[in-house]
Amino acid sequence: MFQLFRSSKPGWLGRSLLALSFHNIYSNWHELFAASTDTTTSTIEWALTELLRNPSIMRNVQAELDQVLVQNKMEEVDVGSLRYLQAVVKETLRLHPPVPLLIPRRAMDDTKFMGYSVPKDTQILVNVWAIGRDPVFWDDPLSFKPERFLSSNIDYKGRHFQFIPFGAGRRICVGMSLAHRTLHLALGSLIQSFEWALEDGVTPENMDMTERLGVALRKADPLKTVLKLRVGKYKGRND
Ligand code: HEM
Repeated sequence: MFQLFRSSKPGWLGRSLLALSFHNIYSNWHELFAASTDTTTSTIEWALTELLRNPSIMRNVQAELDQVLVQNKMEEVDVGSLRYLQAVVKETLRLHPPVPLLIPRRAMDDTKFMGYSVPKDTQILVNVWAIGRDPVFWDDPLSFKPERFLSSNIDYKGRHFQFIPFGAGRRICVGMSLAHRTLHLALGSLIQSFEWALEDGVTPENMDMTERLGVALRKADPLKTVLKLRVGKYKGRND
């Protein structure tokens, strides 16, 4: 979906080649499916990758889950109480936004912006990946530090332009609230249920962090891990 450009046909239905109106949602359902699954799974993979590279942060997430949930299985209603987990998801989206250039825009008129002249019909790409690593906005930008979000009110709802992994404005991601719930629930459940370890020979220092841009910006070398059930950490499944 994200590789398609908006068409120049007039009218709001014509403005997009994407699967957004009832008119075409059924013919493009596979693109909607890709937009939702690739972005979400890629974020979870990057989050686990960063947590395996930073074992003390992984321990902090586990400690918060054990403290807040006690022995109950994680549910959607718990997301709001898991502030550290929320910070981990934000920090992952800052460093690894699955849609790094948003969806291309087109200038509707000749425009002046920050001293630049932008002629009508110019195609504009917003480099969210670079903004998320810009030292003007972020202290120690290349380090994975969820704590930076604990003491700030920055969120990804399109109000803070230094952090817009879901875009902003009227074309902001329509799946954002679903993605918010899915990301936290899936990541939290995976960390609550399993001890995560790297394969033999792979260390936090030598993990491959190469990126590959497809439907979403993914890890080029898929994450391989060794899992062990966290016995006794919650009721019902693994006592
Ligand atoms: C981690 C998860 C996700 C991320 C980071 C993400 C990010 C984005 C971004 C950056 C855009 C473009 C916004 C812009 O250009 O301003 C977008 C558009 C879109 N997303 Fe998502 N997305 C995610 C999950 C989902 C899910 C779960 C769905 C559907 C269930 C979805 C459906 C869409 C659709 C339909 C659009 C096009 C909106 C439009 O052009 O009006 N996304 N997404």
